[in-house]
Amino acid sequence: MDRCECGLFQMDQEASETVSKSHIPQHLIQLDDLGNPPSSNQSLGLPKRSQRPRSYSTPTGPSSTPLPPPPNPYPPYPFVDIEDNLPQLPSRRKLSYPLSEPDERKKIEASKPPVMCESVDDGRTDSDSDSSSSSTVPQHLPFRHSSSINSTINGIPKSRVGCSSATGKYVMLPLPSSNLCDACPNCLDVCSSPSCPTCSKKLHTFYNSHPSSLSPPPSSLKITSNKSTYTLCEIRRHNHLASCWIIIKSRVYDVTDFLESHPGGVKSLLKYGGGVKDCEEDMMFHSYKAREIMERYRIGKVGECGGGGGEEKCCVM
Ligand code: HEM
Repeated sequence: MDRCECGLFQMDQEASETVSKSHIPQHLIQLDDLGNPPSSNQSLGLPKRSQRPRSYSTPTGPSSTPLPPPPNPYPPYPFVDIEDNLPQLPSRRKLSYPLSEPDERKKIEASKPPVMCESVDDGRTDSDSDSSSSSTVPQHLPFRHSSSINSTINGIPKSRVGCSSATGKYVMLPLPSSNLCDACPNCLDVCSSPSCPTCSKKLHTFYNSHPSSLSPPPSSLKITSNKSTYTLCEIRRHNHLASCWIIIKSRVYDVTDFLESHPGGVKSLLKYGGGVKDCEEDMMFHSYKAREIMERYRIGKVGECGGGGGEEKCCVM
């Protein structure tokens, strides 16, 4: 390897012989009368591109040093990626329609007595809150434990496992803050603490004025009713394996029981759990049969929060 006279290029013997006679180093380039550099390689006396030996090495020096990646302007996603810990979940299933017909399903639901909740698994460990087992939520209100609520995957409660809509990976949902009530005061959203006095009072007031709302919907993590309108603040809490609600065309679907039967996989539903996006577009490519199945899971529609203000008036979303 010879170093070029200008010091910028290194070239092998053959190349240097080809070029050295005609090559004019960069610092000696003659400008024309107008002060412009010669326009082509030919005018510099360099061989045509196709004739140039392939063994030119690339320029070396400070300009070719790779720049460090720019700093990430966004704070880290609050969820913890637990993808590797959850091997048992089916990523995709053979297309089958394992569900019972709607009437049959209703019969099964009706045959189950409403369960009075003693303790609701809100995903916290004992050390987070001692009060979670002594619920002060009105005991006359109907609760229903979905069969999956207390179950775990690799020791992780299903109510802690969600899916990041950004990466499509299973994530560990953040623990709710133990003392603070984060419920939206403008709607029927309740916080994840079953002993929260503010939320208990709110629910009391609601159920006293809406006695017809006392029978529970198909599956839910916490106190819910058969009321048909849910605000985004309420829906956002149903974003995990133990309770997954999605929004399609401003209607709310509780797909918890369908998650593991979904031919498109658990994740494709779970990542839209909590109503992070209206899935209307995603339903377009589904068959008529799929849309029929979908209707079995409808529990209501999206309502406005905060007395008619919609999403933008909601203090939480
Ligand atoms: C309640 C809502 C839903 C139901 C009942 C449902 C049901 C089904 C069914 C039955 C299939 C098999 C193909 C077909 O018959 O069209 C399917 C496929 C699929 N679904 Fe869903 N789906 C729902 C929501 C969603 C959503 C929100 C997504 C979001 C991305 C999604 C993603 C997929 C994908 C990717 C497939 C393709 C699987 C394949 O072709 O191999 N589904 N779904």
